[in-house]
Amino acid sequence: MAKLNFGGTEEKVVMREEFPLEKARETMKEETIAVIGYGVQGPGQSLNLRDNGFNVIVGQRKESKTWDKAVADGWVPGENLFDIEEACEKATVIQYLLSDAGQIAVWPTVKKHLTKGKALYFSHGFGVTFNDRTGIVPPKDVDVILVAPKGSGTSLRTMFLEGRGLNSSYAIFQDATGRAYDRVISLGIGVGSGYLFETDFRREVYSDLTGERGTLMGCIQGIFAAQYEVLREQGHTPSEAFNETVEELTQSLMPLVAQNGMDWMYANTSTTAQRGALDWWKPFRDATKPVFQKLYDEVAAGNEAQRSIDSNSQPDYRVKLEAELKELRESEMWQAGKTVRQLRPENN
Ligand SMILES: NC(=O)c1ccc[n+]([C@@H]2O[C@H](COP(=O)([O-])OP(=O)(O)OC[C@H]3O[C@@H](n4cnc5c(N)ncnc54)[C@H](O)[C@@H]3O)[C@@H](O)[C@H]2O)c1
Ligand SMILES: CC(C)(O)[C@@H](O)C(=O)O
Ligand SMILES: [Mg+2]
Ligand SMILES: [Mg+2]
Repeated sequence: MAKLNFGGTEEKVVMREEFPLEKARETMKEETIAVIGYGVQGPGQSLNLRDNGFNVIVGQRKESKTWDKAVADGWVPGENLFDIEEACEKATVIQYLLSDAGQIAVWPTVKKHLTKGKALYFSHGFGVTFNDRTGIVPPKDVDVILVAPKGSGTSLRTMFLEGRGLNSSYAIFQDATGRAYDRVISLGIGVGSGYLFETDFRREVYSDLTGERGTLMGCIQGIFAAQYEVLREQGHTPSEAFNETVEELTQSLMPLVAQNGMDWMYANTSTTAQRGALDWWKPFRDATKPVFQKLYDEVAAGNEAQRSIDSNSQPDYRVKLEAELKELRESEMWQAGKTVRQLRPENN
């Protein structure tokens, strides 16, 4: 395991070179890995494991859209696609990739098949960290491990197919067999991680819930909407407002940030833009930091977890979700975005 310097702090990182795929396959050669759930992470992780040569099966509710999706992806009922209980029974490693609320409902079935020496694998610290709310308390004689890809399961798969790799964090909550480390790293490499950085279940879930509510998803939509609204109220056209708020960011500037950092992106803009950005980033930080602090406190208090459980356990959850997504989709900003996307030469 390499120790790397992250801006002055040394952290442990596992890279593919030191734990090659061959070693991962060898470590897992006697294991049957059951990926339970075929939503977003399920397909990405199971298909990457399969293509990487691991012995993997899928467990999914029968007569569901996602069962049909698994069949369309080449999983064969009775051969490597089973209902959840049968897959758990066959598994030596259970990769628990139902939605976090779904994991609560199905836990008694999974627990029944967690016999001595098996491994229980999560991609989120949610169920175990908030076990006072989820009831997920694994038996003491199984390994409990985590590989959390830091991105969508869709990107995990597409990046794998492009020969790239998405970063994941990994953690060991319980090492009952003495093999938890080898198992977790092998699985992390097997699902297509580019590299793996160390965490624990609590830190994974606190940071993940903060990130997705914050800059990755919630905050970004919030600041897009705020700037777009001001521009529109001041008489700017939708195309201009959308270009200055979203399109330029995703198409031109963020790729530069991804390549070489924020200073590099700033360095590739005009001196006028640099002066303004350097003057304004701190006021924006100061205005939003109290919101981020409040968000983190809500996460740490378990309130965000409870809100997800309550809302995602409702039978009409999908219908309500679709209505909220529709509101975003039909907003003027994202309707303008639809037209702007169509205008990209590569989309013509
Ligand atoms: N979505 C992502 O890209 C992503 C990224 C990193 C980590 N994670 C974590 O990975 C895990 C899986 O997330 P996901 O987004 O892939 O899940 P998801 O919401 O797509 O659901 C996965 C599966 O759960 C099944 N399911 C839900 N409730 C069920 C129930 N009561 N009984 C039986 N099946 C049920 C659905 O049919 C679906 O196949 C979660 O812990 C999540 O936090 C997700
Ligand atoms: C893809 C995300 C946002 O990183 C993940 O955390 C999720 O919950 O889907
Ligand atoms: Mg998340
Ligand atoms: Mg995440």
